Amino acid sequence: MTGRFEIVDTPLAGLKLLHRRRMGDDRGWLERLFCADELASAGWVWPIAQINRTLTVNKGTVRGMHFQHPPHEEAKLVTCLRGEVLDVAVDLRKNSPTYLGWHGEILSGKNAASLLIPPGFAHGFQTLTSDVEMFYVHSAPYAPQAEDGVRADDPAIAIAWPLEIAERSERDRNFSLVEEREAK
Ligand SMILES: Cc1cn([C@H]2C[C@H](O)[C@@H](COP(=O)(O)OP(=O)(O)O[C@H]3O[C@H](C)C(=O)[C@H](O)[C@H]3O)O2)c(=O)[nH]c1=O
Repeated sequence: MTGRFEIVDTPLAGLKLLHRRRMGDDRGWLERLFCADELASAGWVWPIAQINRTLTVNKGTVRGMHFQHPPHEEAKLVTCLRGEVLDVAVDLRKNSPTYLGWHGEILSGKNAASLLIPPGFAHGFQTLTSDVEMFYVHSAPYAPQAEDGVRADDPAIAIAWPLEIAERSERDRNFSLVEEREAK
């Protein structure tokens, strides 16, 4: 690992796991959460459009699985600042050999890992602790009119959440199933 990130492929093409190298000394450490030069080799070729932070209070909560339709599709760099989550990306690229495949990684305030999610994926996570803070770098602005999602409990995707889904937003509970969409 030469730079500040070790970039690791996942079974879903384009989805990358990043390990951040912390520069430590007696006071503590400094880590780089984003680096345009280094992350270009991980496929981040966009400007940063927005940065979001979320607090999720209860363990077992699921946020997701969200995406924005073209032309507002976005890449996301997702980092956990506090607590621990299973962070999941779902391949929604119709022509992908891993279409509807999912991949999850444990992100935590301690493990210096981030997930780089290219356009074409839905994203979500389940909190594995209480008081989870997540930090998102977005390559495109929030476009509510283009927002959509797939159900975190869709049997066609079959995400193996570690815990029972304890809490979801009304919107997340009511996304249509892939089967329903594809029947239209
Ligand atoms: C996504 C977003 C939302 N908002 C507003 C809209 C609502 O008033 C409020 C909460 O939005 P929402 O319930 O969509 O938040 P999440 O459920 O955490 O959505 C996020 O969670 C999943 C895991 C993601 O990957 C996306 O980053 C994002 O969709 O923030 C904004 O102002 N800007 C934004 O970029």
